[in-house]
Amino acid sequence: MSQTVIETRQLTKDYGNGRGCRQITLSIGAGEAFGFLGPNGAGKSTFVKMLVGLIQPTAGSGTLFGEPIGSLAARREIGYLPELYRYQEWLTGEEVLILHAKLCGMDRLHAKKRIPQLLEEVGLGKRGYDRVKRYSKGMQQRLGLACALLNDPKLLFLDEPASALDPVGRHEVRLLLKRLKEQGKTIFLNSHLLEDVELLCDRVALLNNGQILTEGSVTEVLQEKPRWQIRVGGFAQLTLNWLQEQTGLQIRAINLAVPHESDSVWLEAELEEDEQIGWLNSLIIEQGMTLYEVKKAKTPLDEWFIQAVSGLNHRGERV
Ligand SMILES: Nc1ncnc2c1ncn2[C@@H]1O[C@H](COP(=O)(O)OP(=O)(O)OP(=O)(O)O)[C@@H](O)[C@H]1O
Repeated sequence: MSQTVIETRQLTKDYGNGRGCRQITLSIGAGEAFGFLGPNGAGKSTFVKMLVGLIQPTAGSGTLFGEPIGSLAARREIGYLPELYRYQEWLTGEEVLILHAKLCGMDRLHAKKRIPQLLEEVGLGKRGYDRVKRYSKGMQQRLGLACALLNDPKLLFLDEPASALDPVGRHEVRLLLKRLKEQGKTIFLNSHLLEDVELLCDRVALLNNGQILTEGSVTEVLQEKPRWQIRVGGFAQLTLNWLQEQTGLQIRAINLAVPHESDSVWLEAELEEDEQIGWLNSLIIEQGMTLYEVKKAKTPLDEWFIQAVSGLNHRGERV
């Protein structure tokens, strides 16, 4: 069992009129990427602000790495990209990072080495030496990411990290987050970009009107069987029928692009569990088809999100 990094019990913030978030109990392990989803005003930022110690809970409790939220020990290992960031526009990106390095007590020589690396990593590069007032929103967001990563935190809170980015920028940030996850960092992601959540996160929770409506792995939450796509050569309908009979699985040919001048075909199989894919592939090969590519199909989290929040008003309240 991995170390528990975030633990909350009945964590509540009441701004009055029922606004804020109520009785949130969550446990997130080391190395996990957790997606927090919800309509505008559902309470996502409020929850994160309590965890990083920016606001005091009204009730309940929480720990980060076993230390009470808000304490210096809990804050030491975290990086935070707020949703509404504003950096000193008269400074350069590099100077903003130097300021943040000083604020977190980082050694000057270490900061000097780390900052240019970070500017590259978040895709600012040489623009990191321009003044912030010349930055687009997307560049400011990249600078915010660099600030969040400055102290090489074990736990990252990212509130809508790609909201100001264009599709290329989003793709780059996605790759960066994937790399951070591979390095073993724990990531708590607030996002409206369901695709990002789906690609990165192990588990998701949907927040509605300040409360968790549902929580689990993306597959569990969608209550959907894992679907796999397999590109094969030497396809024959008879073989497909045989495979269906033998395995009892739903397998069908689908219309996905194949390489130019290839006579291959994509099949899609609905499995009971991911572990069956090796068995299915071995049967396909045994039947004389050539196996070219195998990939897991995307889960339609977007559809789930729309369904889950339909019938809610903009604050996530039932209408
Ligand atoms: N400082 C505050 N004082 C009073 N009410 C607040 C305060 N901050 C947030 N709220 C209210 O609490 C609710 C939750 O806000 P919060 O910003 O946490 O939602 P969110 O899910 O992050 O929304 P969004 O996706 O729009 O950022 C909203 O109704 C908001 O108006």
